[in-house]
Amino acid sequence: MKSVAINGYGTIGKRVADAVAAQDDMKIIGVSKTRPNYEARTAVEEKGYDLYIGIPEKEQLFKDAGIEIAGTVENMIQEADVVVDCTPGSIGPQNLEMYKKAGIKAIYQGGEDHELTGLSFNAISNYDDSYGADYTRVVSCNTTGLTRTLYTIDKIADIKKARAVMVRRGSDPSEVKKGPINSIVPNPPTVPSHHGPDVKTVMNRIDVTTMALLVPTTLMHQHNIMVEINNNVETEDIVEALEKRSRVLVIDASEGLGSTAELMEYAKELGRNRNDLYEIPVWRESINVVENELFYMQAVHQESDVIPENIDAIRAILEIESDKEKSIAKTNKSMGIL
Ligand SMILES: NC(=O)C1=CN([C@@H]2O[C@H](COP(=O)(O)OP(=O)(O)OC[C@H]3O[C@@H](n4cnc5c(N)ncnc54)[C@H](O)[C@@H]3O)[C@@H](O)[C@H]2O)C=CC1
Ligand SMILES: O=C(OP(=O)(O)O)[C@H](O)COP(=O)(O)O
Repeated sequence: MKSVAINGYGTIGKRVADAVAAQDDMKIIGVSKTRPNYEARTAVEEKGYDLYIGIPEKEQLFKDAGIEIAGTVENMIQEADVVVDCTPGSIGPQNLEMYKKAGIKAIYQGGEDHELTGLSFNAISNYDDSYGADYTRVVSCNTTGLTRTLYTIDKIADIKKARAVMVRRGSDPSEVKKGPINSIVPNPPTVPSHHGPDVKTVMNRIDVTTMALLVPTTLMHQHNIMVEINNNVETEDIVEALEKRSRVLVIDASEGLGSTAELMEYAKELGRNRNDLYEIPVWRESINVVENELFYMQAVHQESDVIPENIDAIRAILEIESDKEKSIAKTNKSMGIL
């Protein structure tokens, strides 16, 4: 069975670790932390993962905290077939040197630039491109959300161009030092934001331009999308296509799901690990075709939508499964994805 190392055990890394542990065709070698905090302790004591340290000089801090470590990140990657790098954006380039030296394949996250790997990944739009590759990058949470719905719509409507206004959460729920707490911040203040160009790294044929702002919420991102289409399709056709696509949920505001807060409550109702909502919810009421234009609104649970994509990226890069639909179905089943 192929083995996976997780470098960086924060918001994304701990979720990828649990998702890998839920698969029957891959196993975890270990996870890494730089600080002996509660996540490090739970990784070892509750989850039973072997813990490796990202900064060897900090070994004594882990010893003082009574947290057992199995070695350094360099030791960890010697044992694995692939490393999923979940360190904060921009640490990637220095890690790539280490991965190259160890001769290990690597999967990065959306905080890194596409240029780092020259290859980016979304399961439904370009799984095959990363098949057998040495390095790839799972695109960011927002880019993943845009790609899932635009890819689906393009298949039936032939998109001429897409424009989106992205309302981004100010920080993740545990990030007490980030904001804003009382402001709306154009972010970036320049247009386009990185999301449009980023979609093109996994779905080259679509013309997508985006602008983004930050708001004082931690729960989810929200997208407002306008699409010019070439084909003559009706609103119902779009609804049907989105309903059929896995990892996308057409939800009804009228059923009490009219906000990101209620969507997060819905994830709790579903009994999800960490209350995660891996699917992209699209509000049924917002889907509207007017002549050659389609409008819709969706949300993105930033902490979790990329997790199943990482599992599929592991299957692609390690050549565990050549059929993207089979990989997607297997991942979905193991994680209870609708
Ligand atoms: N949080 C989010 O909403 C999303 C984040 N991403 C991307 O995922 C990546 C990781 O982000 P998060 O999980 O949010 O970050 P995080 O800050 O929650 O976790 C990063 C982890 O890496 C560890 N770390 C820091 N420096 C390290 C080093 N030099 N070597 C090894 N480990 C180190 C930290 O201790 C921490 O455990 C970034 O590229 C980010 O842009 C992608 C989608 C959504
Ligand atoms: O990938 C994300 O957002 P993005 O697609 O807007 O860059 C994640 O929500 C992380 O964003 P952050 O860079 O604000 O931590």
